[in-house]
This record gives sequence, structure tokens and C-alpha cells, in this order.
Amino acid sequence: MKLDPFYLIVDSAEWIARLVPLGVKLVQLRIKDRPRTELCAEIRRAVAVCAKHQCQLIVNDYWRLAIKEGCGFVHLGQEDLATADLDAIRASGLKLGVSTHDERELEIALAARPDYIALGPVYTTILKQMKWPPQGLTRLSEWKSRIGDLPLVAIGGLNVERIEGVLAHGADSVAVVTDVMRHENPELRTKQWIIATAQARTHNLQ
Ligand SMILES: Cc1ncc(COP(=O)(O)OP(=O)(O)O)c(N)n1
Ligand SMILES: Cc1nc(C(=O)O)sc1CCOP(=O)(O)O
Ligand SMILES: [Mg+2]
Repeated sequence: MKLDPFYLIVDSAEWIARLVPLGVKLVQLRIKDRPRTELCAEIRRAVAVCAKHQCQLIVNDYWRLAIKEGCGFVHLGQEDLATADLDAIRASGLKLGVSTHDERELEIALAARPDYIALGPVYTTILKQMKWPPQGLTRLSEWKSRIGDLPLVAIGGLNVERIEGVLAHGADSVAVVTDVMRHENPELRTKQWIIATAQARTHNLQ
């Protein structure tokens, strides 16, 4: 399986409706602390927008709702993974991405037979408090050599200027929140990300 090299992460279906039509091909809906009815409505809208624009949608955390709303891909952190019913996830045909931050988490993630592994935080992130110091680029290369053909997602503190470095160190896809969402013009920044990852996208298609 190939992932698009630009992996946008947003916190609402409204942002998906604004940014996906610009040409985003891989987007995560990462919503925290909302009632179930609202989550369902958000996921449903995101599924519809992404289907219209041939964009792969990945739902963060809520694997049951992802199945219910017909989203084919979920991202789980280690805590979510520990309580998730992997048999049910597989039986439903849901694809799975898993977060990792250290060796132990990588072992646990690989045992779940995921469709991608994410490593973070590559650089310092301001989005959330992290228990781990920045991993750095050498660690990305190490992860890539450990997981082989399994796609590797780089996350944490990434911006347009850092894309080339993370791709050169083994990342297949570069995930981002702040550099797009806190930009004064998120639409413009999204287009800059699409352009900055164009070469890797072409390479994916060959
Ligand atoms: C692509 C990607 N990588 C890592 C994460 C983080 O997941 P998690 O550790 O479960 O933390 P939350 O995002 O749920 O706060 C991610 N969401 N996406
Ligand atoms: C949500 C998340 N998970 C991480 C991990 O290391 O697992 S880093 C991170 C934040 C990514 O946001 P930004 O692009 O704003 O740094
Ligand atoms: Mg999570």
C-alpha cells in the first residue's frame, strides 16, 4: 500500500471541506472531546467530502465509529491499540495506522500488523505535550530500516521547509497540523505542501 506523501491532520469536517478540494489526497480527522452524535455527523460529512475528491480519509481514535460511518482507515495510538478489538477491525476491512515513539511501542505496533507506522515527534511540537524528546532524522532512517516496505509516517513539528529532509530519511508520508492550521492562510499553505511533495507523489505512481 502507498500513502500520499502529504498527510494533513485537521480537527473538523469543515476544514476537510475547505482544504481537501485543493488537492489533498490523505487527511486525518482528529477530533477530541465531542459527544458521540457530533462525532458521527463530523465523520459522515468527512466521508462524503473525501469520497467526492478521491481523498483517503483516516479517522483518529474512534475505530467503532469509523466502521459505522463507512470510513475505511483508522489511526490508533498505543493506548487505543491496547483496548481495540483488532479482530473486529480486520474483519470489517478497516485499514490501521499506529503511532510509535520508542522501541517497545514499535514491537507492539508491528504485532498488530498495521498498514503504516507513524514515528513522532520528529521535531518539537506545540500541538500537544509529549513524553518523548524530538526523535530526529537519524531515528526516522532507523525506523524505516526496521519496518521495510511498510509505509512510515513522520509526525511532529513538521513544516514545508522540513519535508525534504524527512522524505530523504525514509519517511513515506509527512503528517502536519500546526504548519497548516496556524498559518495565516491555510489554503495557501496547503497548496505549498502539495507542491513541496509533488516529486514524491510522482515517484509513488511509478
Ligand atoms: C499520523 C499520526 N501519528 C500519530 C498520531 C498520534 O496518535 P496518538 O498517540 O493516539 O495521539 P492523539 O493524536 O490521539 O492525541 C496521530 N494522531 N496521527
Ligand atoms: C498528534 C501528534 N502525535 C504525535 C506523535 O509523536 O505521536 S506528534 C503530534 C502533533 C503533530 O502536530 P504538529 O504538526 O502541529 O506538530
Ligand atoms: Mg489517539
